[in-house]
Amino acid sequence: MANGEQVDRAALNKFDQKLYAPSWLAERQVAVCALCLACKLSSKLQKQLVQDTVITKSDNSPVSVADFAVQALVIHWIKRAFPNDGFIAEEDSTALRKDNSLLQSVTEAVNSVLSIDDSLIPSEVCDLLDLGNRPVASPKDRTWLLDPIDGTKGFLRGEQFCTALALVESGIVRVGALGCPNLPMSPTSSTSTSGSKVGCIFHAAQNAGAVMQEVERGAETFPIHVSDISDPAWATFCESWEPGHSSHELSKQIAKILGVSNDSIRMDSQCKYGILARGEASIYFRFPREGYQENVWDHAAGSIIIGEAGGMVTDGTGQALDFSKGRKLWNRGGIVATNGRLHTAVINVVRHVLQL
Ligand SMILES: Nc1ncnc2c1ncn2[C@@H]1O[C@H](COP(=O)(O)O)[C@@H](OP(=O)(O)O)[C@H]1O
Ligand SMILES: [Mg+2]
Repeated sequence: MANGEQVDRAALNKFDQKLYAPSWLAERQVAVCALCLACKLSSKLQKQLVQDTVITKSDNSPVSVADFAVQALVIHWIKRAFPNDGFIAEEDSTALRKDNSLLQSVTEAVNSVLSIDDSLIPSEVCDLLDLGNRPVASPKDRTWLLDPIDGTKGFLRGEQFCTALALVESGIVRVGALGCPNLPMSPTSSTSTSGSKVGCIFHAAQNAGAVMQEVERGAETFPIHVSDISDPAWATFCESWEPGHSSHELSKQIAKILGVSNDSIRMDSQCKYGILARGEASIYFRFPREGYQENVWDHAAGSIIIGEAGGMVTDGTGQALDFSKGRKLWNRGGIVATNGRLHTAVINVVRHVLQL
């Protein structure tokens, strides 16, 4: 009986949390509006992309007009709605302040999706970019984590990329949204994809579930849920397109031990979290080379979307990810996301193979 009481109380607590938790409706709406504009801008720039607008950052990853323009645009949009909020974002204005022609291109790009009354001047673009320099989403703050173009390599190849946005409040991710302009609304493997609309936004808020919608303000939302597979043999896993970002060999080895026989889905960016959240894949493996430290903006939005769609995201040891410790994410043994049901089995194999 005592056990029964405990179970009831746990269920009641969960119910209470849902009933009294803030819905984050305004934040979610503003985030979706910002991502609709971001998708419009990034799609346009991907089509126009000229290789000579690509410069090299100190970490040697390619960065384009789109990275700067989308960051300035999204921060502008969020800041206007929530003036006291702070930001942790990937880019800053250093390169633009040294290159007037790049700054002009970025300013023109941002203004191309804003109304004339709302247009920005170059110095405002630089200032907006630099608002993204917060060192930590501390428990006292509300901080938006932003990756303007996640999957830059996919963007440059004309393939998948996304804009990722998450709100951390009191050290916890409360809202997450992924704008994926090139991802079809239907499963990418489905035979009906040809007729499917391309471009989707995934979004979620704590205790409010996860949804997917077309890239359009006020579009109908469809609740999404992870797959209900409980036997790894039936699972499909996804991983980075780039073997330099996540070891394909290691995922293959782990998948083999788990008995997974389906081919992996290789895809750039946090779109992978989107396809896992809607049940198209059941496992996401990320095993970077030793010493690589992940960025908080590369996983925060995806994590809440997976959690709210019924799945789980942890590091390779099964530890929850903590987005409140700085711009870098502390983790051991890479990052593993699953539909939840498979998590323990997958983590056991990862720990065994990596000797964690
Ligand atoms: N050597 C490396 N190992 C793992 N991840 C890396 C990496 N170099 C860059 N990345 C990260 O991988 C992200 C892309 O992930 P994916 O391979 O899943 O598309 C990049 O995001 P950006 O494209 O925003 O820079 C970057 O943060
Ligand atoms: Mg990224």
